[in-house]
Amino acid sequence: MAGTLKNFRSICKKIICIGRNYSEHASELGNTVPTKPMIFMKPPSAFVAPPNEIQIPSEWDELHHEVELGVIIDQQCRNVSKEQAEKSIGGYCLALDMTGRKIQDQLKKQGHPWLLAKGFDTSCPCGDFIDKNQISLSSSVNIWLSVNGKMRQNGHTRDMIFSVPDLIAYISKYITLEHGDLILTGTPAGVGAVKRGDQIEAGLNGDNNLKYAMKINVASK
Ligand SMILES: CC(=O)CC(=O)C(=O)O
Ligand SMILES: [Mg+2]
Repeated sequence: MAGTLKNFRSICKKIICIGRNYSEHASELGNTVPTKPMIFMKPPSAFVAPPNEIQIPSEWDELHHEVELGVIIDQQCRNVSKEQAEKSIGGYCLALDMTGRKIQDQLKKQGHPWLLAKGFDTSCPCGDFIDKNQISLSSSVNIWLSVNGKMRQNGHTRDMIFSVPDLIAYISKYITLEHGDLILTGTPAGVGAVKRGDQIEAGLNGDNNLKYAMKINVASK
């Protein structure tokens, strides 16, 4: 079963995203720090992987970048404890939660869902599958992102408000998680704009000398 997770992008049924899971990021956007995980979704049509490019929808002028640790589910789970949650993890990936921030702000003011701002095509660039044995949940993973060679985000998963097992246990109370589903665990501080033609580089450094990096361009038209 685990082998097929290498193709998680083609088998994934749900991309579940966590918002405001790093207090510094919640504060930089003027949001309160949540007392329970804040959840939204992207459709699987949001996936993109290099050498394909991120497309800014034609009537928008920019997007915000958010680098995140992605968690890929192996075993189906429903209403699991934190201990069982750990067993349901099949692997990880480097993920970007590309966001139409201006449209998100308008939607928030109207009390409408964020789907357009977060779920447009190419809003979820992802790197390759990383086996679960390469990241220990007791360690902290460094996630970083630069735009045109300038570092914008450089955070550590130890600063997450809700840990990966907390998130899986919480989500699975309400939504059955299935083989291939992806959870984006929230972004650290430093989010900012990218424009057409920008070059994004992002990476993940873990224990056991794990180093993963990915370059992805924002389409120039
Ligand atoms: C305010 C947001 O867009 C929430 C989000 O996606 C996050 O990672 O935090
Ligand atoms: Mg995010």
